[in-house]
Amino acid sequence: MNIKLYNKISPKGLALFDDETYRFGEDVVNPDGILVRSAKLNDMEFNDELRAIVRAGAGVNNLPIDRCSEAGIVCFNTPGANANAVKELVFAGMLLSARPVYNAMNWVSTLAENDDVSTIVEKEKSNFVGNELRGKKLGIIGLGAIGIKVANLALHFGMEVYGYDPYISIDAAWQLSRKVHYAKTLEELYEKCDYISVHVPLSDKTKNMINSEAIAKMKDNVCILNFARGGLVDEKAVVDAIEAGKVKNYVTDFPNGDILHAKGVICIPHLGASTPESEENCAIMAVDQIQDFLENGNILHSVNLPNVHMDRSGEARITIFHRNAPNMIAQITQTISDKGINIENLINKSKNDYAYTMVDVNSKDVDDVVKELSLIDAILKVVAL
Ligand SMILES: NC(=O)c1ccc[n+]([C@@H]2O[C@H](COP(=O)([O-])OP(=O)(O)OC[C@H]3O[C@@H](n4cnc5c(N)ncnc54)[C@H](O)[C@@H]3O)[C@@H](O)[C@H]2O)c1
Ligand SMILES: O=C(O)[C@H](O)COP(=O)(O)O
Repeated sequence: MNIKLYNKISPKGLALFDDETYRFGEDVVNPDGILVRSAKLNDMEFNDELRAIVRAGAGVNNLPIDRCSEAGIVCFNTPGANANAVKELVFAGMLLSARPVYNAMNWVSTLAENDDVSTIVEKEKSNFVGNELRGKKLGIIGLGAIGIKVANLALHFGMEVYGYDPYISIDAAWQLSRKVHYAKTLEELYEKCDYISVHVPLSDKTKNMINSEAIAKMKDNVCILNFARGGLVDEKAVVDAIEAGKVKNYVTDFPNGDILHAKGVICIPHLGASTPESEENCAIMAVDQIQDFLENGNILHSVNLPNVHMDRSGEARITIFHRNAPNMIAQITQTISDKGINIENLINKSKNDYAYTMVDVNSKDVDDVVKELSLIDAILKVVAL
């Protein structure tokens, strides 16, 4: 099988590919699977053989999910695999806003070796006084893998923490410290917090969620941190609010030419997940997921289909990506039994508009049945394994 790689995928993960079965690299053509990080695949044309795209990381706004679903391509990510790395950098960002470390370091680097450095430092350090995080209020929008870790760590810094997430999962809620205040509305969070950190995916619903209206509801001198996606923040509104003295700093992992040199904006070059530990975690999860899918059809952490796992039985497995429409299972089982093939085991699960069925059968001779299933309206891809 051919795996096409985009971006730097950790060799620790790639080493898990069985080299008798897989060929991988940036130059691979007609891939069965793609491994990608932040490369934008939104406008890419996909080959018919392509069955899976795995985003080694969290954000999937660089994938054309709807188009993939219609082509029967399963899209995955690796939830939580880089959350710790991002959490730690968020605190670096908060500290850079609280204490003028960056300017202070720049200043000290202007001193000459033959200066009386220690005397000058003691004389001038009062120019670089900052604040402590302890006792300040932190608001977190989005209590997923990263938001929860940021919330829990902030408590250890002695911060008072407010979290907002109307869609919080049960798993996530269990991991969140009971000391985190649960904000029922964004307004509550905006009114109270000195630091506001955004940890939601970028979508049509969340685009520009931090805009001039939101900023107007925030406390004066607030610091906004964005380690999620640039598009979540109306940058012009933030830059204007910094100029007007309303916002102290905008710390962002997503710089661009418009904000690079703007006053009060602290730019980090998208380093949230850039640690060997997180790159390895993401790559290992991604390779495990794609292998189990390509070889067994099992799905774990897909963004367009539900988790589906079935232990193998019978002689062959038929995997079917289809629309979530009535009468699908009846049509699938009828087509298989019309060929005199017995079904050993079957699983069917759906997610929103799409569904996935795996059928283990007692014959290896399934080419004809695969062809017939492919002709059924509402079936998007059929693969025998
Ligand atoms: N800077 C980086 O390098 C880096 C690394 C990883 C992730 N990210 C970004 O951070 C985002 C979050 O990552 P994660 O791993 O925590 O994802 P996650 O899926 O675990 O968590 C996202 C959370 O946001 C919540 N949410 C969705 N819409 C919301 C809304 N309108 N208001 C409030 N909450 C909402 C969801 O319920 C979920 O709990 C990713 O989508 C990605 O864009 C950036
Ligand atoms: O969504 C993510 O996982 C991050 O933005 C990390 O992106 P990267 O894999 O390109 O570092």
